[in-house]
Amino acid sequence: MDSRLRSVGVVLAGGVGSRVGLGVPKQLVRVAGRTILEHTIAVFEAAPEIDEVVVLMTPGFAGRVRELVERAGFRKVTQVVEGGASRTESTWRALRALGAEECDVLLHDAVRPLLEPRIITECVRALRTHQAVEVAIPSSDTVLVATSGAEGEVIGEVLDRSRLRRAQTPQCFRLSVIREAYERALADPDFSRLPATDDCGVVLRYLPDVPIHLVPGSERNMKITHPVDLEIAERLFQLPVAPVAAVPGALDGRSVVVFEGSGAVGEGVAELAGRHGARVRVFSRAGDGVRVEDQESVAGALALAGRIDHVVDATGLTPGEGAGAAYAGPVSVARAAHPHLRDSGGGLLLLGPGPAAPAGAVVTALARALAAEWAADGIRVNCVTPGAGDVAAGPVARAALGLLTSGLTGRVVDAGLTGR
Ligand SMILES: Nc1ccn([C@@H]2O[C@H](COP(=O)(O)OP(=O)(O)OP(=O)(O)O)[C@@H](O)[C@H]2O)c(=O)n1
Ligand SMILES: C[C@](O)(CO)[C@H](O)COP(=O)(O)O
Repeated sequence: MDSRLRSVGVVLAGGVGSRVGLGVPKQLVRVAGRTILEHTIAVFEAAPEIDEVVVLMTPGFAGRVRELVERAGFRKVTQVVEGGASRTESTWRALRALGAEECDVLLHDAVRPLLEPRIITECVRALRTHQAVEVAIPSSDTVLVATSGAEGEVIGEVLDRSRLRRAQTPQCFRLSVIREAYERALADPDFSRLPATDDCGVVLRYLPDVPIHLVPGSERNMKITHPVDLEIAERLFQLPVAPVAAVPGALDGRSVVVFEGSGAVGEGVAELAGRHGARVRVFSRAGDGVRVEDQESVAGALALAGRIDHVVDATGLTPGEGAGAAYAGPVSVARAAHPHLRDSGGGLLLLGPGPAAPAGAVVTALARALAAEWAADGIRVNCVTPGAGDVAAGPVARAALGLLTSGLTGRVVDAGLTGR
């Protein structure tokens, strides 16, 4: 029996985004084809360690978030609660919404949509032996303490950089611990005068005997705070990422169609998807005479498959001869698959040689462009590349399965990367 505590991801999205300065909370701005909030929820939704997700949303916008959750099919989201006037008030509302039963809580800024699955895994693991866990990275800047001088600010102190860390989220706690810290904070009249800027600060101040364990964060896990951060995040989403682990049960009863190239990768994806509970149909030029570069031929094959939840095109990795062969297949498969995937709210997965090869650059760009365009139809589009070196069927197939079972979209996964 699994005796571990339930793990709840709390997505703090109760702010208004005054520093970004748009007429809408910044977490509702679209980056890489999807709202920032959807990207963030999708990371928790896809994490096998997370059982439940609670979203704290800016007052007046909770209805929009419920619609967005419904449309995206986020099954782990159990509550969308209105946030408070400050980040700590939103956290407190989340803690009250979680009820009395003990659990592990991962409090995460909605505006850190590039959170890597590896960090969630390490946080949940750390919570087995620690009651409080913080994600942090070393500071690459020298940090000063400014003081007021006669003619403006002057340096009061230069801090020892080797000991400095920049706090990120998630910040993770046993529920009873963070709740007790907040109860003490709220009973302290000085707390509202000198509020904490994060949740670990509340624990450190009011439960100083509880050690806060540090887990390495990452530079990618940036916080979208200022207008320029929207541009940086858009570009970071374009970089290949490490594979995500397959979510058990996510393909149960789902229908997956694979267009197989001449290599072993398509077979590998089909085999793994089948082992994970999917009904799999494979089409190939050699076996069925399906020519992927011909949209009519692909459409004919798809018409035989009934309801389709996922379409995988593995032919981009083993294209035929001639200019354009590497992307003619993905383009016609995408066109023919669109109506099926719109009906099912499913996903398209393109396998391609990666951005270093000219044809691969086209396939990855196609995946990203379609992810942005088809988000409105509820269709997810991702891409797997083998990374540098030769095509190794096993890692590519495992990376494909991870994406198929995730709620992610617009991702280019490099099967050769690790999470660090
Ligand atoms: N009352 C608040 C304020 C902030 N947050 C959340 O805390 C995270 C980090 O806060 P920040 O970047 O400061 O967001 P905003 O408060 O929206 O930004 P600003 O300070 O520029 O208004 C964000 O995901 C934000 O939505 C929250 O849940 N409730
Ligand atoms: C929690 C936090 O992201 C850690 O770096 C940060 O303190 C939030 O600050 P904000 O001013 O609410 O963005």
